[in-house]
Amino acid sequence: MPDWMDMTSNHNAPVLTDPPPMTLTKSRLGTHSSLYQPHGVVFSPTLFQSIPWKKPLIVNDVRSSSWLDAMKSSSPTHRKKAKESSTELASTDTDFYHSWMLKYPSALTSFEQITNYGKGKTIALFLDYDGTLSPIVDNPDHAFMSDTMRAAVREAAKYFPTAIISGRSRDKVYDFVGLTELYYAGSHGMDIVGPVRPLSNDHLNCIRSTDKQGKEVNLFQPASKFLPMIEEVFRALVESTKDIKGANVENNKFCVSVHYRNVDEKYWTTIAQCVQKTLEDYPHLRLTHGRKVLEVRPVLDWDKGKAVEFLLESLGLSNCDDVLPIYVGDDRTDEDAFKVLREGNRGYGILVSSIPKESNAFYSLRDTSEVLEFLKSLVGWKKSSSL
Ligand SMILES: O=P(O)(O)OC[C@H]1O[C@H](O[C@H]2O[C@H](CO)[C@@H](O)[C@H](O)[C@H]2O)[C@H](O)[C@@H](O)[C@@H]1O
Repeated sequence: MPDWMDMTSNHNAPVLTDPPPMTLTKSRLGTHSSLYQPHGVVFSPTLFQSIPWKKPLIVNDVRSSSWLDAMKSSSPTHRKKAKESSTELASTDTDFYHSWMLKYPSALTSFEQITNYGKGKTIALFLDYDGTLSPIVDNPDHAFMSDTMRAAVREAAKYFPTAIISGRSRDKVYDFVGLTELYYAGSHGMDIVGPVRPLSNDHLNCIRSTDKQGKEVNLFQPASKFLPMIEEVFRALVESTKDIKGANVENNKFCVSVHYRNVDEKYWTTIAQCVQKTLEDYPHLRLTHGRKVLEVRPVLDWDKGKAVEFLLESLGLSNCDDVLPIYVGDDRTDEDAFKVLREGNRGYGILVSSIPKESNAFYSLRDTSEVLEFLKSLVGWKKSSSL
């Protein structure tokens, strides 16, 4: 059993925990050679995470079971095969899910509790895209959301300030969602368009701009200096993975996704090695795991949690007792947002998952169809309570 499978959690249910993010660095920030720092790049000391010292990674690291376990952890094929071979296992899975739900109750069955707490408050909605609004599919370019979901999000945005926070580039996620009435944060929150409003001095990278409709907006791109580096590493990753059948490298503007969903499992170590080898030349970039994807992003103290805080401030909703932020997401990167809401006792994270996993969320929803139901219920509640 992989070491991230924690048998000691509440209710004796096995729960998947995420492996720690991989940090691909050779030396402490500031001590390594300027070889890696592109011309003109001045890294903001407040945003730039201090890179923990680590001994140089060797290629063998990716063969360690934790890498492969992490890569396998979101593998539906494994679960499906196991279920096919044992109906007993399938029913045990269901039991585990139900005991897990004692810790992360369904946001649908707990709906009254949520809305009771939301009474008299402004509910701010934050929605992840892949796996939350659109089902996970093999081809990332075909992750379309249904018209019904789009209509539900549009309706929700009429009653609640609503933002999409995605790992995809902002343009790409906007093309999928196609709703002008929302706010968008792409590249895991490193590319945010919010309403025009004076912000605290922490956000020096925030500039006035215009959106596609010509409306004046605040544009916040804390990783803008990394753009040339990300483009370079994108090209390098395309090249280094080109012979791996099924590998797909996606440019998400301030981060890069290396997909292995369509790669034969026997080559997963190879793809991990390729990525690791390429990143050895980029100590200012780090690697995290998503759903059958390795994500390369700047070593920057910025994530979806920070993006939620930024958007709340932009919307004039931070530090208010009468605001209830709700964040719905399915992936590891969404945990940063769940954590911000949980730790600040500020709102609710809702994890979308059909398998038990450890999370900072308060509630759960099983899949995108339950997300749809939740959004519709929220709108129905708001309409009836304002009659
Ligand atoms: O933050 P998100 O909006 O959830 O974006 C996270 C990544 O989502 C996409 O990849 C995932 O969905 C694909 C389509 O269903 C699937 O093929 C892939 O295996 C998943 O990892 C997107 O393509 C990535 O760029 C995002 O980082």
